[in-house]
Amino acid sequence: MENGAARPVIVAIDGPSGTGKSSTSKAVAAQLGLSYLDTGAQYRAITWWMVNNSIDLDDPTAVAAVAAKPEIVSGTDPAEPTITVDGTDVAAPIRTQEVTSKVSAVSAVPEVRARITELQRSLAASAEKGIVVEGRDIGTTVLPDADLKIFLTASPEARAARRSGELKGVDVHATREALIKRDAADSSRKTSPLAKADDAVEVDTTDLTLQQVIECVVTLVEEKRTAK
Ligand SMILES: Nc1ncnc2c1ncn2[C@@H]1O[C@H](COP(=O)(O)OP(=O)(O)O)[C@@H](O)[C@H]1O
Ligand SMILES: Nc1ccn([C@@H]2O[C@H](COP(=O)(O)OP(=O)(O)O)[C@@H](O)[C@H]2O)c(=O)n1
Repeated sequence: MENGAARPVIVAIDGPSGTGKSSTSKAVAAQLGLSYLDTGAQYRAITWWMVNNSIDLDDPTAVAAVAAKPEIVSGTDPAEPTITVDGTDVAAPIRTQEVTSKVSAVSAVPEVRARITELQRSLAASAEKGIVVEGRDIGTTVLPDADLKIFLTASPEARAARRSGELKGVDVHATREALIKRDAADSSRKTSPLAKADDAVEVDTTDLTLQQVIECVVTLVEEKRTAK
């Protein structure tokens, strides 16, 4: 490599809910000194704003009309990822059941996706050392030229158990049904659905520990860097 200076590396990590995208991406970015972007948090943030402003989420035209209004800012340090809407820290309120149940409807609106995709590309382009970006359409649509694309999967049972482990007192069966419903909505929308890119490496995490998944992805990034 010229002057020994590493070119920025772009890693796209996609997959359904509860497959380990956030935990894996954050740890890989921290270990390799890269930036980190949780694109789900951005869709949750715009959904939170729409709920707060009483926008009719059953009306895609109403959602599209205000898609450009909220200012969404993501902090990309993996040690302390942040998300604000019009200057307000929304890291906690974007994780409520209400936002979780409504985010798929908002994120299916093309004007919302265009707006958020532009933010994502600009953050990726300005990451000096590179970035790990996680979501649903990063490898297929947002960053189709990423150096490495990973598609994480896991059985619905494993994903539901992981999610209900996080939300104390929440029933595993209800969690499983809710995440299957959200995956179906995300996979069937017209604009950039949840999908594995043809050139993505699929990793089934059902029987792997989080540490094993992190090591697997770190090894794949290092292989790509050496080959660059
Ligand atoms: N391979 C794994 N084995 C067990 N638990 C895991 C694994 N990967 C992630 N988890 C846990 O599952 C939960 C969901 O992971 P998360 O990274 O938020 O998934 P996603 O971003 O894909 O929705 C977290 O509590 C996380 O610690
Ligand atoms: N790149 C992305 C990321 C998330 N999303 C939407 O945002 C929602 C929340 O994403 P998330 O990553 O926070 O979801 P979890 O898997 O963490 O529960 C998803 O269900 C999708 O509707 C999207 O459409 N495209």
